[in-house]
Amino acid sequence: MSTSENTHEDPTPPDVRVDEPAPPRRRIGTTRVMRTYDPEGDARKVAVLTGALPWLREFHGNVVVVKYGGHAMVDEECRRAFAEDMVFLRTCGILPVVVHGGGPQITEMLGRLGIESEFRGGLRVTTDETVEVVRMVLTGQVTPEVVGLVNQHGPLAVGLSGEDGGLFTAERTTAVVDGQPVDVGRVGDVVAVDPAPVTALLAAGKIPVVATVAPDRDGVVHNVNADTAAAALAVALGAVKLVVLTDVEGLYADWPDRDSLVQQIDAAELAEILPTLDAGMVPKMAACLRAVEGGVKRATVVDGRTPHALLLEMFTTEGTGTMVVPAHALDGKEPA
Ligand SMILES: Nc1ncnc2c1ncn2[C@@H]1O[C@H](COP(=O)(O)OP(=O)(O)O)[C@@H](O)[C@H]1O
Ligand SMILES: CC(=O)N[C@@H](CCC(=O)OP(=O)(O)O)C(=O)O
Repeated sequence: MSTSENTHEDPTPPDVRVDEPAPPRRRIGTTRVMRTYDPEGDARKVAVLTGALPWLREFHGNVVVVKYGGHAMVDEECRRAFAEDMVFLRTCGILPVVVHGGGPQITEMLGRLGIESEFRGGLRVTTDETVEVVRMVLTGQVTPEVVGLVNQHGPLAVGLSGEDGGLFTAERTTAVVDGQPVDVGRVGDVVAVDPAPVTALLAAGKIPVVATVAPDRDGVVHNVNADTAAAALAVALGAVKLVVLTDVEGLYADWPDRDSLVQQIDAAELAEILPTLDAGMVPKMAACLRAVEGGVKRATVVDGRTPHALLLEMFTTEGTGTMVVPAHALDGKEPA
């Protein structure tokens, strides 16, 4: 059917049909520009864009800390999507700060050196020898990789660690197993944050990318879990949101029952179930709790294996993953 025959029975303007040779229309140079007539698709796109508006308003000019877990870094497509998401946020006038992990990468390097990895309560048992490898892998391998990914889009990302400019001060900590404190060696908690090195980068329009080794008050370097460090930094920066990218859809109330994914949980309830959680989830959910109790409005655990899950989480009201909100603030995913 030609476009001219079509005019009486189909209200579609003839100049936007593509299933027939298109009549001459707009030209850029010598290239004919055509588009598909797809009102439903267009309406969906418009709904997505207008639906994002309250969230753009909510986040604009504010800091969002993104914890980029080592397990979320392994797939090439997801790595590219992560970098695009960071640049997307920055371009929207949001201030993303990346805190990266690297657990699997550290484990691999330790394995190559013939050192076995052991975790207790989600934290790596860290000897003096291990901490040197942790520092080397995080600052010498993972930070430059993450910086390089983002900088494929322009010179935006700058790497630094908890040792730089007094960013973090650590204090030796223990893991908690069955409610009991357990020694894990040179593992630290962040007890002080000087956000100045990060805020200076933000003021310069950069995306800080933070590795989480940190000195104690005597300058002795400690291995700090990246979830823990991300929470401490989010609080110190007055971040509006903490997003934790990992390798699972979110928190399962009854792990590993896949029907028990928690969409939203408040700080009071999370504090109650925290002691019952399994290894890897303990530092992660403790970090979300710490962030929210420290004034961050929302902390969300998101599946980093799904490309652009972060955008879906940040710019839709339904979101994705598990969101932790302050005590007694369920249904908190409404923009201010
Ligand atoms: N209740 C739970 N809900 C979801 N995941 C859980 C739970 N308990 C244990 N896990 C495990 O925790 C893992 C995430 O922790 P971890 O491997 O340390 O992630 P990351 O490297 O991103 O910090 C999940 O892949 C899952 O195997
Ligand atoms: C004390 C402790 O466990 N430190 C972590 C630091 C890296 C990290 O947290 O990486 P992910 O976020 O990828 O798990 C470790 O040594 O594996």
